[in-house]
Amino acid sequence: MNGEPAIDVRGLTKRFGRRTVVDNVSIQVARGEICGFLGPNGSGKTTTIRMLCGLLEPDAGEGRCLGHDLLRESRQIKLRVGYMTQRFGLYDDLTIEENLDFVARAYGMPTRRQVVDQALERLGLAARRAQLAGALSGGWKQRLALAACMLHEPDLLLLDEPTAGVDPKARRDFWHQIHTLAAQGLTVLVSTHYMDEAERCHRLAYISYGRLLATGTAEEVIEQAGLQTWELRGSDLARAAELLQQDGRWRVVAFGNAVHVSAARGADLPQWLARHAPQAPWRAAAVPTGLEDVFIALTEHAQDNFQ
Ligand SMILES: Nc1ncnc2c1ncn2[C@@H]1O[C@H](COP(=O)(O)OP(=O)(O)OP(=O)(O)O)[C@@H](O)[C@H]1O
Repeated sequence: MNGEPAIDVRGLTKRFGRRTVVDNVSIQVARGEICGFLGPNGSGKTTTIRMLCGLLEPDAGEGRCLGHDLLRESRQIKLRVGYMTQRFGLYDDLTIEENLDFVARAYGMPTRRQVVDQALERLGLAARRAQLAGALSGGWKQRLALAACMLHEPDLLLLDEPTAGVDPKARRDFWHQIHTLAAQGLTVLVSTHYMDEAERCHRLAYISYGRLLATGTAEEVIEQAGLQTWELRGSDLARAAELLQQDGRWRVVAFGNAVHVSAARGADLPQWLARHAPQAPWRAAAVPTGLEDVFIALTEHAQDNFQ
């Protein structure tokens, strides 16, 4: 497939009944790139991922995945893709080894024993091979699931919220592994709700209500949003948030002991406060706009349009 992107799809659309849950989505991901797929619950990430790996047929759209036609060559795509589903997709009542062996059988691997042994060694689970998968902690289950979807050495990994419910250390180890794999040429599309994980991706795609609202590097996504942000400090910030939300231009997000207030470039928060709350004990300082500020603004805006 040479210089061709690993994922190159246009106009992907999926309807369930009368609802369009993925609406005209186009995504390109280069080989070796880690693309973060973000968006609120129910925005269409899993449905898009399932169309990309040939598990779900799109109602409209076209393109190629790993050089194969998305509509006509879904079998070839499935063989070269590793898909880690949102919930632990392995069997709790099989041992670690049996789970890996089951996956190796499903791919019809001739060197099954060897592949499973190597995976157990790599995972550091060789001594615990006979332990039931259901007895593993969340972090170890996630490692096992990743090892299982890497057994057949895929060229593209589709990871659906792989680190949900996993502690920070396990998440950091996981991302280290993902970057190592990407450096070896593996392409990764990973859905996540964590902003720190979004920042670890080479590129981002943000979807809301089935529509792709932003794509690019984190810096590009922030720049395209055209927002400016202030950090507001002082007492009684709940009242500040309430007051600001009455005026549709401000997006307000609590950040520890401060609130972040974002608006389209050109708005002037200190001026607005001087006019609407001259006696209030709040100090506004301009801060760089972060990804979370952008995604909240994008989602609220999409919701306005939807309603
Ligand atoms: N098989 C199905 N039949 C009907 N509706 C479905 C089906 N699968 C998904 N949906 C709906 O499509 C919408 C998008 O779901 P999807 O799982 O793709 O979202 P998501 O972005 O992955 O959400 P989350 O972040 O919560 O995992 C949701 O409203 C969901 O209820």
